[in-house]
Amino acid sequence: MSRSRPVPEPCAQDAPLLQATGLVKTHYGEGTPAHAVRGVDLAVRQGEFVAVTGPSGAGKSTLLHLLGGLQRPDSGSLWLDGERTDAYSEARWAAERRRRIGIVFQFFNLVSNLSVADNVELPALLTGLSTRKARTEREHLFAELGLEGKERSMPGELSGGEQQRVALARALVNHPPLLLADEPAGSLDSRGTREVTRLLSRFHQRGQTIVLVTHDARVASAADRVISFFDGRIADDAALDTAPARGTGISGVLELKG
Ligand SMILES: Nc1ncnc2c1ncn2[C@@H]1O[C@H](COP(=O)(O)OP(=O)(O)OP(=O)(O)O)[C@@H](O)[C@H]1O
Repeated sequence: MSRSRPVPEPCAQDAPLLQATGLVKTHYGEGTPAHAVRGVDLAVRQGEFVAVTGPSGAGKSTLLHLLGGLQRPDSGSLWLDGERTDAYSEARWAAERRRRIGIVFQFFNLVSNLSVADNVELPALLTGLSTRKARTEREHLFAELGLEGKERSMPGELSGGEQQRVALARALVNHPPLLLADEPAGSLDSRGTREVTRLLSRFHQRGQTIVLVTHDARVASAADRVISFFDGRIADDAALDTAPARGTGISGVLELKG
């Protein structure tokens, strides 16, 4: 039986940062259709750190792709900050992602023929920041993420952990309200996993809303809410009692416990 939280009707005032109702997505490949997401209701409030866990093939990545507009649902709706996204064009989604949704992937997805500094500054320039401001933003993030001195490196010259930190900087350079991460430590060793988990926790403590997909319990333990995903559905949705309520994430914890 599904134990997902009841999702209130979206309304513009006091709307969750992200809200999904009845999301369904089936992949039609060569063989049998894969019913990856079979009806998901979900609300994520500002400041929450949500980990989506579950077995391989459960549909976690598909769900994350739906939440970021990288894939379209077959049915169901998605609201960003109270605004319905159903009618967004691809161009509109791309613009919204640049401004409002940072995304980190398992394999970094950096542009291999651009320096790591350019990888991070490019999305800032695309939102209209001046060259100087984009550079300043990038410099702050590089200092924060321990990437100083790596500016001119090409992605392929960095370790996996360093590349993921660059990807994190790129995702955050426009200060998006929402950060989505798909197995951010999935291709990292233990040290890289600890590092990226610590950084995500740090950004969350400052109020960053995060939704990540992971099969790694070490990464999930940094979240203050864990959703167990099974066979395309939310099987469980719970605040972690052991996690201290941090930043604005406390609202999500109190909401569940109250
Ligand atoms: N582009 C695609 N075309 C066809 N089938 C797909 C596609 N993407 C995912 N699937 C299928 O949809 C189902 C859910 O896949 P998804 O990657 O969302 O699960 P997951 O829980 O993220 O798995 P993993 O942890 O292994 O990444 C699987 O059966 C998968 O094979």
